[in-house]
Amino acid sequence: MEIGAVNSLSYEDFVDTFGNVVEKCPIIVAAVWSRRPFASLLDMEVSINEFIEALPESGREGILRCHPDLAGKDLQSGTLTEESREEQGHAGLDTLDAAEIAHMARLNTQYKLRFGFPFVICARMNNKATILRELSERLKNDRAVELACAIEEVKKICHLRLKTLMLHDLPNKL
Ligand SMILES: NC(=O)NC1=NC(=O)NC1=O
Repeated sequence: MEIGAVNSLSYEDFVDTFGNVVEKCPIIVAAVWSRRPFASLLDMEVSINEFIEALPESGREGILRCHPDLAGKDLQSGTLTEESREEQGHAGLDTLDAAEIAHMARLNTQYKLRFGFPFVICARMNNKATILRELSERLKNDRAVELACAIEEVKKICHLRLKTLMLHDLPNKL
C-alpha cells in the first residue's frame, strides 16, 4: 500500500486498517489521523511513537495493560487478536507443554505484582528461550527503566504490524 493511499483513507477506513497496530489501542491511530498527510510510513510511525511518548506515565502503563500475556489465558482460550495469535505462534508460544505454560504464568504473575503492568516483548523478534530470559532479566529492573523498556517493545511490535499492513493492498484488508 502506497503512503498516498493511506493519506486518502477516510477516518473510518484508517482506523479500521491500522487500529490494532498497538494492541487494542485504536485511540492512538484515531489521534494520529489528524496529522496526515504523512510523508512516508516512517513519518506515520514517528507520529505514533511521539503520541505514545507524550502520554503521562499512566497512559503508557495503560497501553501495556492492553496487551495479552504471553502464553497466557487468551492464547489458551483462543481469544487473542489475529495479530497477537500470529506473533505468539511465531515465537513458539503455542507449542509449550504444561510445565512451560505454568513457568511463564508464574513469571508473568511475579512481573505484574512487581510493576503493575504485564510483561511486554516483541514476540516476532524472539522465541520462547529468549522471552523467558528477558522476562527473568527485566524483572530486576527498576520501575522507570522497565516502563521505558516495555514501551520500546510496543514500538517494535507496532513497527512490524505496520510493515505487514503496508505490504498488503487496501482491498485485502477492508
Ligand atoms: N505481552 C506481550 O508481549 N504480548 C505480545 N507481544 C507480541 O509481540 N504480541 C503479543 O501479543
